[in-house]
Amino acid sequence: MKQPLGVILAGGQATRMGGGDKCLLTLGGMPILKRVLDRLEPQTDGVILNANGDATRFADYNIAVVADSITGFAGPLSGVLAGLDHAAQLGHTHIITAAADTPFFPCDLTPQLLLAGETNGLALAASPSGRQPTFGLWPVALRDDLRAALDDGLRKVVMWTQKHNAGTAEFPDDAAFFNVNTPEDLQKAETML
Ligand SMILES: Nc1nc2c(ncn2[C@@H]2O[C@H](COP(=O)(O)OP(=O)(O)OP(=O)(O)O)[C@@H](O)[C@H]2O)c(=O)[nH]1
Repeated sequence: MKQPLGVILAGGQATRMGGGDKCLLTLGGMPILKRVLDRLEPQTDGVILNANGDATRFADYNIAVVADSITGFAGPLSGVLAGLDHAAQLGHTHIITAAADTPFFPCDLTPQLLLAGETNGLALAASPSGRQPTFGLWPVALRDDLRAALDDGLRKVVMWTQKHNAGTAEFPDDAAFFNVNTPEDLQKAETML
């Protein structure tokens, strides 16, 4: 059986950053996307990027880019679905997602999610402050259910994962999930390096 495909979620609108791609901002002299890619690649069997709009802006990264199929910015679940559809074409049974704006996520994300998802192949990461809905293990087998839920208007990640009894992978450190949403967050991330 193939190991999970890694899917970096970068399909949002970055309104709090003033638009554009948060992941192409530089942190410590390196684009955040490169940091996320370097962290996810050793943990997965290949990595793709979920992003919307013209994909040529990611040409330097030599990575397949998949856009949302649900129109109108339906939130991270829309990126999960795009990742699952691509994973199905490649013959993977699962994907692991990581948000493109979260440069310090755990290096043991995949093994902990696989452990937490042993029962039904679905798990979310969590830290002391709560669930981390963009860091998860997702089974390709549920993609039609997810598509139907999105078509019905569901947007909240946890509502869907709870319905399917997702496991939880507990991580001890909130800082690992620090995400860069605003210019101030970017400054803070510089101090965290
Ligand atoms: N594919 C996809 N991903 C999304 C969408 N909205 C948010 N995301 C992703 O979900 C994660 C968390 O997103 P947020 O920080 O809540 O939203 P954002 O668009 O990045 O930023 P804000 O507009 O400032 O809230 C990021 O990895 C986003 O790229 C969407 O409509 N489609």
